[in-house]
Amino acid sequence: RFLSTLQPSSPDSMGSDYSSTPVTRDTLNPKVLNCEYAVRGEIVTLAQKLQEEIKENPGSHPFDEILYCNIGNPQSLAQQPITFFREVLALCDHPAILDKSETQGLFSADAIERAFQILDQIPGRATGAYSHSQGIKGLRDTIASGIEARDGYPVDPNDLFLTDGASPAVHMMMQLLIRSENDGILCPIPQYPLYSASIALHGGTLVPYYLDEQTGWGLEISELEQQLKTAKSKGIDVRALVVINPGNPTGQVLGEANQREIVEFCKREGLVLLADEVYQENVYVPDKKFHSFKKVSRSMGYGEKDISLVSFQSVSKGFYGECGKRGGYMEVTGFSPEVREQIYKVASVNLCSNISGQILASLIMSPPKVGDESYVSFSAEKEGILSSLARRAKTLEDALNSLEGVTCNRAEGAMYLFPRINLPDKAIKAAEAAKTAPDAFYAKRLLNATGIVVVPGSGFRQVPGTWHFRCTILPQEEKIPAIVSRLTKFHEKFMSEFRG
Ligand SMILES: Cc1ncc(COP(=O)(O)O)c(CN[C@@H]2CONC2=O)c1O
Repeated sequence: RFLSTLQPSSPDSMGSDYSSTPVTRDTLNPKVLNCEYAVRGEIVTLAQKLQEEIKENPGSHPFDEILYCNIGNPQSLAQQPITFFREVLALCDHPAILDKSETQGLFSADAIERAFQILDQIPGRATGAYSHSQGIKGLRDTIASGIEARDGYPVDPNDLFLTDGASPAVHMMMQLLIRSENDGILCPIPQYPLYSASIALHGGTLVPYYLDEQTGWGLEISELEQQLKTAKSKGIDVRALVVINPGNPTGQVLGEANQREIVEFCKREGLVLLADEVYQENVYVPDKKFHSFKKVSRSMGYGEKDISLVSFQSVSKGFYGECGKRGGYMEVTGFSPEVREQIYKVASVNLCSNISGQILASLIMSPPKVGDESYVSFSAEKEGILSSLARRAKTLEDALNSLEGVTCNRAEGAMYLFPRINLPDKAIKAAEAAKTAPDAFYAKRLLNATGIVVVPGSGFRQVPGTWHFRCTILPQEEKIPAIVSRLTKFHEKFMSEFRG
């Protein structure tokens, strides 16, 4: 609203000496105070403090480095970027070298050709210019072709919104769907806390549905139906269902039949399906395969008029791990033109996403093909990273399952293990005395003893009375044995201290 439309509130507001409210924690937006994001929470802050102490005073702790297993940030742990992607980015950002003869010797021919192609799609051939608010049209055409090649169903480039990673796309959808705390969003528990944080920031209500740890984090339709019924009985207008597939923190990959049930459920209940598919390239087990919800819904004969579906993708995961480049998109389908206009308006307020991220999003969805000069080296890099991730997942999963009182479902996909720890009562009581959740108590003790940083399960929510932690599978392969031995030694010591 505008000040000019407001009437003076009271006689003494004319020139009185009232002052603005001082900015304190208590006078901040309560929606911000209600928001939490555990992936970079208290344990990480402590880890950064310890890191400073080790640097200033070597030998001050029983470890010589901090091993960050709290965040899915591969390149911070020495994973190398994909050569072809970086060649194209470099050439697009400095087109002056494209015509130089030396460039031919330094860059692959297909990277040079791709850079020319991309620059021709950018108005002014300048990666420093604002683009269309949904992203450069030519790049959206490329991404659309990539999705079509993946799924076998048509994609309209105008359904694509290129964003600075999947996070802002999720925030945008929450901003559009949540009118008040009476609006609910069905979210998996355990969940990636972007969702609980975004729902809190936008003043909505998180409606939980519990994944079943006993069945490998299965998503039961009966649980969805029960939670929807309960929410409605409390007057909550449930608007959307979030599915993270492959799952974070749980690592499960949904079966196609289960996905069909989920699509039916959303269609029947009139829910927007928010499909978070940022780990679509991260599947490690031979008996599971990634199917997009777009493909599943279209294979059921459901189109624009049958279901509202928003699919999220990111350049931060997969084998590329380009978290810092901030690239991604959402494919928005099944909304009326009037709704689409509002989505566009919200996107336009931020003008556009960064161009490097847009270029990267087009590269991950349309990488080198058979016959391209870079295809062999690209494929070798890709397979090298994915097969190493699969080995690390298995090694850590086996190590965790060998610990007393620990059970850990296999990481079928994504980048995490989410073991359950059955803590002795004495440990639970010690945590209560320390005024901290039992799994946070364990994670803090682990950090202080070994330098290993994990995120307590309470940061992802979990079945009440169960305790977990999330550990990434990202430390470089040669560091995994040290992590296993440090963790095992710590766990044995912890359990003997607190065993009944
Ligand atoms: C399921 C899921 N969706 C979206 C995002 C956001 O990705 P962008 O980088 O594209 O915004 C993440 C990031 N994963 C966080 C970051 O690292 N560890 C995590 O759990 C994620 O795990």
